[in-house]
Amino acid sequence: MTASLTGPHATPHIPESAYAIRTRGLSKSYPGPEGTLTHAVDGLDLDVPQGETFAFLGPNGAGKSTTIALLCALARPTAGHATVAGADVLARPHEVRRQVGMLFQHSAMDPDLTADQNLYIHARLYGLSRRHARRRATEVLELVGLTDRRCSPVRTLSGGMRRRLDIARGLLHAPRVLFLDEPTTGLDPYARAQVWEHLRALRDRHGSTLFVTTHYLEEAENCDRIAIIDRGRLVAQGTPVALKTDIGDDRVVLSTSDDVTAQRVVRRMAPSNRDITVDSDGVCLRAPDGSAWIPRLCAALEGHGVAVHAASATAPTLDDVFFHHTGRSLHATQPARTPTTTVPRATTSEAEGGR
Ligand SMILES: Nc1ncnc2c1ncn2[C@@H]1O[C@H](COP(=O)(O)OP(=O)(O)OP(=O)(O)O)[C@@H](O)[C@H]1O
Repeated sequence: MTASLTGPHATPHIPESAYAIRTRGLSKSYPGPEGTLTHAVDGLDLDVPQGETFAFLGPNGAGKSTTIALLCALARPTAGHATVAGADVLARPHEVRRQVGMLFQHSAMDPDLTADQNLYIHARLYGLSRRHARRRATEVLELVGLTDRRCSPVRTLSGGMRRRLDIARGLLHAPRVLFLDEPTTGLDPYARAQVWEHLRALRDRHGSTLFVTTHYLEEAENCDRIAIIDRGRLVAQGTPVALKTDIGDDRVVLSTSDDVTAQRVVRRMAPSNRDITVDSDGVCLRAPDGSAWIPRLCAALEGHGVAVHAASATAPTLDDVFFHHTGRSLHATQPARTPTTTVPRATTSEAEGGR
């Protein structure tokens, strides 16, 4: 457990009714191969106040989609409980489903019908009367900035517009909590920015709670708070700033004439509990107050005949936070920081100049 789960950055005390989502010990297991159990979600405690934009991050297979299915009352928990928009997912699943909107990775739109026709049909499926369905279709099209494309067949819309139309569909029944599973995957940066502009407007104008999974760092960075899940377990929860502050370490990178020798020299100088890695950027040390290390490391390397071409110290990024808690990069499809080699940790007696 990290400081971010229990320490000064934990959610401040607010009344139960102010939460859009609360879970305690929420768990879901599936039968695995040969009589084993897969713990897809394992004892999850989440607190999401109303009106918050909450990023839910985790490597592939971490349990994000299962959590969303549990919170939307589409799957039954094996243990624990959850309340969404004031309704218990086990005791009042219909009420939960009425209060939530969902945006899945794959669109449910008919490409040959217009934007408006698609929304009208979905509104009718939600049980809205003809008049109400027509009105809501018009309102949600306006909300996502697609009024001028209302009569366009969906197949003629750009990828970003289709995503916004999916969001509009999720809003038809005016849900209090909107779940968005990777809402911008596959979109270009401009379309992604537009989707987020509309999501932020939704939050600001209507106080909607947004629960979002994403593989894009900069999107998580702009959320109010973030939870990181790994192998079904919550490993961190807090604001982006708090999560970065909690891990503390800066990333010091030295590009040198001989990274192998440099790695050995840095290894001897760094505290014994630090991994010194070499990747395509050069030799990397993670340590607090990184800039203070640069002159000392450069002097030591010069003493060993190693030239330093470039040196930098950067504050932790969200990817560092993710890496710290899961051992992987947020870009889950890519291996973390490869190619990377690690020098075995020195014993205390080997370390010199450690702090
Ligand atoms: N219906 C199911 N039956 C058996 N195992 C399942 C089922 N659904 C999910 N799992 C397993 O539960 C774990 C969590 O899966 P889940 O889809 O929730 O992860 P995820 O974080 O959403 O992954 P991704 O980012 O790849 O979408 C995985 O090991 C997955 O194989």
